[in-house]
Amino acid sequence: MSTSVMTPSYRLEQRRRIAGTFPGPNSAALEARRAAVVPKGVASSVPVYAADADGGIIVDVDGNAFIDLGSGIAVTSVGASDPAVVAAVQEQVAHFTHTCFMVTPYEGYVAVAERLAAVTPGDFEKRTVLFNSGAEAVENAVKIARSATGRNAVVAFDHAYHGRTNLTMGLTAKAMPYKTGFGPFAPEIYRMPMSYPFREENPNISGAEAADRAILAIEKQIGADQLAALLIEPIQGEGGFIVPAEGFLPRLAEWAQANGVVFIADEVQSGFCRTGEWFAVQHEGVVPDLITMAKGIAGGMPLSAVTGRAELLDAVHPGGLGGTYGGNPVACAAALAAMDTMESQDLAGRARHIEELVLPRLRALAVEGGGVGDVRGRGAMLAMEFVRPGAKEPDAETAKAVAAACLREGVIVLTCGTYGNVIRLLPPLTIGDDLLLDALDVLETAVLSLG
Ligand SMILES: Cc1ncc(COP(=O)(O)O)c(CNCCCC(=O)O)c1O
Repeated sequence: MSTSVMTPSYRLEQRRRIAGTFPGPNSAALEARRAAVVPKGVASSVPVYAADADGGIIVDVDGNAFIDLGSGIAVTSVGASDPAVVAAVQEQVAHFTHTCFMVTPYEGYVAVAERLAAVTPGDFEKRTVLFNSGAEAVENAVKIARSATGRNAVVAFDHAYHGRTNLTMGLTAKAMPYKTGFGPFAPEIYRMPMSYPFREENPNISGAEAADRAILAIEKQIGADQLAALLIEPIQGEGGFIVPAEGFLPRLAEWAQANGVVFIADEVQSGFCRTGEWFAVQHEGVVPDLITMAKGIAGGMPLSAVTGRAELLDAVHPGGLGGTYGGNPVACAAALAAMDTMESQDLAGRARHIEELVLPRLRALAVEGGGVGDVRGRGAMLAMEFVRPGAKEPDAETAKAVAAACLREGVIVLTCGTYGNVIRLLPPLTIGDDLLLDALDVLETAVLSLG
């Protein structure tokens, strides 16, 4: 039983408030301005514009207050204006915004690398390189693995999501909206079967057996001696919050190590206390060779990282890793403060507390023959998969209708999944219990009336 019950003080009132209909006039005016200058390819799921945010609340430009169960897609785990992060950013930005670490380096980058060496799993010598986005971290983790092994092939999994750059689109499984029309994609990427317990043909297949299924395919389609890296999300995010069967990840990691294949855990969405541990791989004691991180790392400031075995990262020739903004000093200051908050407020324990509060109530909605086919997740990374009642046929329409009903009541929830039929919950880990339970009441009402 976690002891981490959130009772902090907040800058904004922690209460949802919808003043009439939305979007209000100020959001409508901004939407008109946006239409004249921002392409439709950039989509937004909430039809209002943010004016302020704190704790579990986002206030729009017309004064409506929404409960945020999305955290800007698993980013603002410490809240969108954590006082420690705000103070650190203000202090740093008043001195310098940028010098480029490849030109004139600065302590913040080194301090973040020291911190990540300490908080990531693995009691070996580590190195860290910093970037700006999750996709950039994944791109570079693959570069490092290829440089260190001299091999080219990379394995990714069904339902995977790794980014929107050319290589990471190739690593991502879902075509629309991420890949359609943007090819050709990079070569030497191979897709393997995932452990997806809810959708396995054989419901009794163990995690180790599912891993052996992928390993056999790797050995027949690629050859272990050709494989530079095996890349996997410990809990798949955009693909549908898929928690692999127990034993799947350890078996893959064991095989990778035995065959000189770099095991890369993509913890961009599952990292930084989100699942009840600092990193999701820790639930099964898996120690990756490389970990890609972003989102929750810096309290909302753009920062990403690759941390891992020194011998792998040091295999890259001098000047082989970098980028103009990588490890921006303001983002580094934010990251150090955000990780302080994660430690001082025991946000991993908080995530476990959120799971204890929420998961039983979601499971109660998954009645036999109903529209909620599966409930899954860890910590504050929880999901419901919607299906046609009594079947497993994905029901994306109901998932979207539930999200829309929640929004009308002032609660922001996100959907995801290969089939678009998953409602995911990603509250800030600093959300108060009362606000979270209010949002859960709204979600339950929506599911019971629509599901
Ligand atoms: C596991 C995992 N790896 C990599 C990434 C990519 O991180 P970037 O910071 O969006 O590049 C993600 C980003 N997930 C949200 C994408 C939202 C969207 O673009 O529609 C992830 O979840």
